[in-house]
Amino acid sequence: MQKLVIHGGNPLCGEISISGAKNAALPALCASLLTNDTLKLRNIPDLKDVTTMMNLLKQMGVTILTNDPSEMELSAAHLTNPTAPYEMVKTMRAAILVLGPLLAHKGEAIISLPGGCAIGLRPVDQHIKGLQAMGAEIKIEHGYIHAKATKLVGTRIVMDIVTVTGTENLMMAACLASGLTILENAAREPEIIDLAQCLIKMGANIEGAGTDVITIQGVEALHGCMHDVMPDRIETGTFLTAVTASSGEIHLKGARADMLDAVIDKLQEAGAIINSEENWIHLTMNKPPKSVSLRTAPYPAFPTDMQAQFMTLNSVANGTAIITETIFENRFMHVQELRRMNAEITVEGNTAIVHGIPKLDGANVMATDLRASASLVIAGLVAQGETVIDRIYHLDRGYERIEQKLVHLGARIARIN
Ligand SMILES: CC(=O)N[C@H]1[C@@H](OP(=O)(O)OP(=O)(O)OC[C@H]2O[C@@H](n3ccc(=O)[nH]c3=O)[C@H](O)[C@@H]2O)O[C@H](CO)[C@@H](O)[C@@H]1O
Ligand SMILES: C=C(OP(=O)(O)O)C(=O)O
Repeated sequence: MQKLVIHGGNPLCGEISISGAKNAALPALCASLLTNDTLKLRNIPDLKDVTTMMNLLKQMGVTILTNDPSEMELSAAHLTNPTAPYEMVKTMRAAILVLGPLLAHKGEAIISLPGGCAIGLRPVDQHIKGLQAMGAEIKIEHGYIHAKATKLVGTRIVMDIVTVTGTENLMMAACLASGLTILENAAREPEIIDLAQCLIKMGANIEGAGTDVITIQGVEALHGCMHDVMPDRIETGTFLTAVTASSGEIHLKGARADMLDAVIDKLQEAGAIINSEENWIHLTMNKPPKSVSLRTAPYPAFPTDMQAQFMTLNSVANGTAIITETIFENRFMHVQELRRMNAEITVEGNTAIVHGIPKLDGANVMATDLRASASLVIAGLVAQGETVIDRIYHLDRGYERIEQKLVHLGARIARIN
């Protein structure tokens, strides 16, 4: 199993490019299932989850041409097998996103209940409830969702909970349903807008993406298009947080500040100087960080996918921070690993209290999920001495060439077998 070895203490300085967003690329890949034409996608990040999704689509019969890892042409014209087997979806939550498109376009889907980061129970009841409201017959047997529908029918769906992939799945399914679908209490994440833009280029009739009411007037068929996947706001936030914690200066090309307001506000509160324009962000940090309290919530509030990285920032900040996680019930697994590095964190229910200390101590730690891994990388970068991070396959699900990017910024980090 591969590990990362980090020698902490170097400030991070330099310029890197932000990759395409994992959480936008994965739904866009699934949108290929909605048409018999070719969907061309650009700015696809080279990540484990993308490879898993490509393999999943290929075994269904989707043909995928790739000249460059960041560009793909997908065609579902000869789909043979509307099944997502357990072995292929157990590591990836986004696999559930094949359900809506398969059902809407092919009338059938057999999908293993998905895995992904072990950060909570993560049921898919809202996806199922929405598709049932559109007329699908759905049974769950032996860990598989068996769904059938001759033709989905548009309807009004009020989601009980704000769900990102739930909104994406129902929005994709509704594109080919007959009549009007109204999704209420929809998620407002930028990745939903990105997917809607791709679907609209494919001929879908969607209004309101980015608000909590999305209306979709179904069409007979969708066609191919070319779509550029949006930049990864969580990768962007992770690098900005790493530099705020470790001092230095970073210029992020291809990054979008308008999608990161809540994170940028907190980094400024911690002491970072941040400038940005449409497609870059520049951050300078020349003093020890101040503690910043936060509460995660659906977009546009502070993202749960940045909570772990801010836990590390607060571990080395001046003062005490209170971090409340409201989205996932088990997303503090990085705390016990940060404590191995002497971080002073106590957890009470869904709240962590972090007393900042001047320096963490390098240690052997274990990555438990994707963003927990990122928090440990930042911890290693600011710690005294050597940190060895085990189980970094979690990191490879969501960060493209992370150690090359960090080495370019002056970090002492290497991957070992
Ligand atoms: C591939 C992808 O885009 N992953 C992101 C997506 O995950 P994902 O779409 O899985 O997260 P959701 O927005 O669905 O989950 C939000 C909350 O709703 C609950 N829930 C969700 C669906 C459902 O049917 N029933 C239910 O109870 C979940 O357990 C969780 O407590 O949004 C999360 C919240 O921003 C991010 O952390 C993930 O990075
Ligand atoms: C939780 C995440 O991923 P997933 O939903 O794919 O498990 C994440 O990207 O932080």
